[in-house]
Amino acid sequence: MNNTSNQLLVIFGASGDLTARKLIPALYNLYEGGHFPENFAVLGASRSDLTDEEFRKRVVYESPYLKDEVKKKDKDFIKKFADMMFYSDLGSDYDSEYSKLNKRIEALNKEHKLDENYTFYLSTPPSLYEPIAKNLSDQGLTKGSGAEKGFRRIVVEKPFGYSLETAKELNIGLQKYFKEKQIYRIDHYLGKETVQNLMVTRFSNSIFEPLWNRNYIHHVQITNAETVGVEKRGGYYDKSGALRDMFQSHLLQIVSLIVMEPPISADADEIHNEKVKALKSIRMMTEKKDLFENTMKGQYVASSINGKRVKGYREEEGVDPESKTETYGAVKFFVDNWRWKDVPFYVRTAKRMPTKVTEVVIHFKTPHHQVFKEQDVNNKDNKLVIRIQPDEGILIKFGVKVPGQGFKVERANMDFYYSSLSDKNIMDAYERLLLDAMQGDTTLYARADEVEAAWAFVDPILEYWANDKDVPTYGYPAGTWGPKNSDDLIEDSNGWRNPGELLTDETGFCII
Ligand SMILES: NC(=O)C1=CN([C@@H]2O[C@H](COP(=O)(O)OP(=O)(O)OC[C@H]3O[C@@H](n4cnc5c(N)ncnc54)[C@H](OP(=O)(O)O)[C@@H]3O)[C@@H](O)[C@H]2O)C=CC1
Ligand SMILES: O=C1O[C@H](COP(=O)(O)O)[C@@H](O)[C@H](O)[C@H]1O
Repeated sequence: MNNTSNQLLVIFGASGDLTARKLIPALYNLYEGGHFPENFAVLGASRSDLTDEEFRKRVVYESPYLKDEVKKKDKDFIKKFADMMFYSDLGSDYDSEYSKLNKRIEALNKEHKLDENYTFYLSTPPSLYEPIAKNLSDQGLTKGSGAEKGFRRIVVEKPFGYSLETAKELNIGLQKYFKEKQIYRIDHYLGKETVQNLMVTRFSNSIFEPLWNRNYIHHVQITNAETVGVEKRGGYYDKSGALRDMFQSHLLQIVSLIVMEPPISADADEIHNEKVKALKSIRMMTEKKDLFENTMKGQYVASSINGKRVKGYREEEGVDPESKTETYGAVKFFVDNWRWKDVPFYVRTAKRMPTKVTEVVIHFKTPHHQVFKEQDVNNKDNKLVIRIQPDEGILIKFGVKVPGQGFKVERANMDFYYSSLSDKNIMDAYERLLLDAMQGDTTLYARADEVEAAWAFVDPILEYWANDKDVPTYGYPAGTWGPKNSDDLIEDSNGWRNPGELLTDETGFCII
């Protein structure tokens, strides 16, 4: 059933990279999947001077991101999609042309019977979020007549703030013009099927939740590794770094889903309430000693991968040649509540690692009495590996008897891969999130207090890394698993689980 109301999607920053690379292809997939309402239109807006036709050319007909679709699909289908795109330029200062924009919105609303439902998507530099919201409000565009007909929603891209203070300012700034229920803060990791599955794995089974606590869990590791460097975003990244770019948002969102208590229902507010409680229970580190012992930053240096020289971070375009910005960030922390007391969490994120992978590994405690002595001491704990990407799935490692005399124990794997659900097409994160915003579902968007709770934990680390001259920035050769001493952060265990090159078994997929 299609329960998306007729509406207009207004994209600010429509001439930019995100619009062409992610938003329009996501819309295309939604259209192809039959998720558009009966009446729908997209109005692109930015400073560039473009006609409707030029905009259509840019984001559909000549878009490098829709090349295959345009070639493959029948022409009428593509034309129908492209004809839903319109464009209005906003002049040079994003300030003067709002009455023109308003008139275009009214005209499109009438012509296409859009029921005065408007979703505003802000894909611009964050400094424009509040001014755009104000301009929309000045035009009377922020208040609709209801939730179904005449709704007004605003979607804002990351980064949401640069620190706790700036995130608070941004929240206050947006809330002047929109109610919290109208604000959708994108975190594209929440649009990933496997991230959503964290809650389902925990709360729809009775076999995991009884063990999901300090009595059975030894520690938790979360790894987010990318093979790419900073690409063309050196200028942005050098001011941001791994902790702001990935940890504050995506990774702490994952942490909140691992740590949270069961919500009373799947209602968006109930889930957000539990996530906020989870984030607030992470123990803040403010003392230099704690920050020194529990955090580690690194930066990739030039190396050779498969015989090809790969640049070091400081050689990247837009990066200060003496930059101390981290491309590797790892943090150990504890969660101060009944369930998680004394269980260490280790979270790391980095660019230029050997493989692209995001996974959560729950390391269970070894049984308190060891009956079978012939166990590999380095590999005797049970692990639950939740693979967020790629090869989305879940794997449990458990002990089995090696055939033959005696009781030799080895680890066996029990696994599930999303790819085995051949009839289910996994939606891309942007596709899913756009559809949710179009349908008014905020569950997979970050609430104001969630974002602030995450910044509250990250701020002291960032401040310490930026201002304390004793903080080392460890180099690691591009294409390796981070600084040589990265395992030092992890006590009492075998160090980080480094998923090596992905092995391929006969089904084509394998977590190792
Ligand atoms: N690209 C990506 O992969 C991702 C982007 N984001 C976020 O999405 C937003 C857009 O990113 P992206 O599309 O990459 O950025 P681009 O620089 O490619 O596009 C920015 C857009 O904003 C418009 N704009 C208006 N005023 C300004 C200004 N003063 N300076 C620069 N641009 C302006 C630009 O168009 P014009 O010049 O015509 O006005 C352009 O359409 C950012 O907040 C970014 O952090 C988040 C995750 C990933
Ligand atoms: O938000 C961001 O995410 C990407 C990684 O996203 P993924 O879906 O490919 O895992 C990261 O490369 C980028 O630096 C960051 O801004």
